[in-house]
Amino acid sequence: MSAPFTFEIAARDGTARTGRIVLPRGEIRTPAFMPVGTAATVKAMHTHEVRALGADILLGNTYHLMLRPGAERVARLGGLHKMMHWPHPILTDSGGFQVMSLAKLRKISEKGVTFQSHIDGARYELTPERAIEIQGLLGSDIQMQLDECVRLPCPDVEAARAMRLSLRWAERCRKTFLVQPGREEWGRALFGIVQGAADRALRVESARELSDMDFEGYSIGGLAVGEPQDVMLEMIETVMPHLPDAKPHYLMGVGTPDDIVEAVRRGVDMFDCVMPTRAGRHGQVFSRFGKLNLKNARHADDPRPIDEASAWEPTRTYSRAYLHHLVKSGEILGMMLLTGINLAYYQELMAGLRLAIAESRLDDFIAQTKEGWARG
Ligand SMILES: CNc1nc2cc3c(cc2[nH]1)N=C(N)NC3
Repeated sequence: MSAPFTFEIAARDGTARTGRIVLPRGEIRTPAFMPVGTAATVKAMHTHEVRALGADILLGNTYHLMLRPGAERVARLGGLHKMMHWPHPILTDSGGFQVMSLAKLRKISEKGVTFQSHIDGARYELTPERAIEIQGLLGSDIQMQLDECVRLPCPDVEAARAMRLSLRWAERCRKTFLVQPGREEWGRALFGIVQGAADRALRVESARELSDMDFEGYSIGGLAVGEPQDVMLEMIETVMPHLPDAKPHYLMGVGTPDDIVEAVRRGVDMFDCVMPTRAGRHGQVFSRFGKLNLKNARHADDPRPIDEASAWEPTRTYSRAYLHHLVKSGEILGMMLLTGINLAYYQELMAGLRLAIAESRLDDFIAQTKEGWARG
């Protein structure tokens, strides 16, 4: 058997932690940001560029890949890592969230969820067992349980029903995962997902029940769906004391740089969000100076680069004027450059957070970072 999944905490600063997750395919420095590679690609980026800008792990989606090109086809092609030329760790979401947000004519039952594909209307069934089977066929290193995601705001009775169904699905996912072919050989992990909407008691119940199921890591789900940041942070603070301290904590779908620094402060180790990639394709840049809308005419004659101090060459060299021109012209190169610039900034922020925690100066780092965003 190869080395099992391990999480080592190297240093702490308050409730924040820095360390590394070790898998046979590589290590993940935490706190970590995972670029989203939904359909087996980080849109507009070559995988070697995503690696060069500092990503240790990518995210893929069960929902999208089961519809197209199909999990069995990916397995026949040697798995997701080989097919997309990313030999490093991959985390896959289970489809729980995407079915809620994308699929049509969804029907939830104890058995699972049936739905129609948003691509061609074909009908599918996703059960806890099939969600784990698909993630195994993809060759995913860190897999997610199937859960039922509810839209916020949500009546407590509905949130309780969905959270308890997700707990029963968690048991079934765990049972299926433990006999998944290749699990031990590849040191794979399965994460439970804490649900419970914005109800503290439901969140605590979910966290405690999942902690008894001995997952390799724990996600906080059902957030980053439009709730105010203070509600998100309150739910993180509610859940954290009831999750195993020694296992990774993953906040799904988060978020802006400000969301991330505040969640790191509260003990979150892993993040994923489409923000840097999607915003890049729409002309928005994240930087040490805050957000820039490169569609804005004020950039049309600005010869300065985004950030002369950046480790990422395009951030240091391409003028704002040229990037404005590419964005206004709808040029593909504009999407490519801004996606890389944004992902590079997110990785620079994560590296800064990791070092600040290791040197016990996280509060100062966050204060200085926020000052930079505010200065513009
Ligand atoms: C964009 N916000 C977001 N919130 C999420 C919440 C969840 C998720 C993905 C998310 N993305 N995946 C799950 N399987 N469950 C919870």
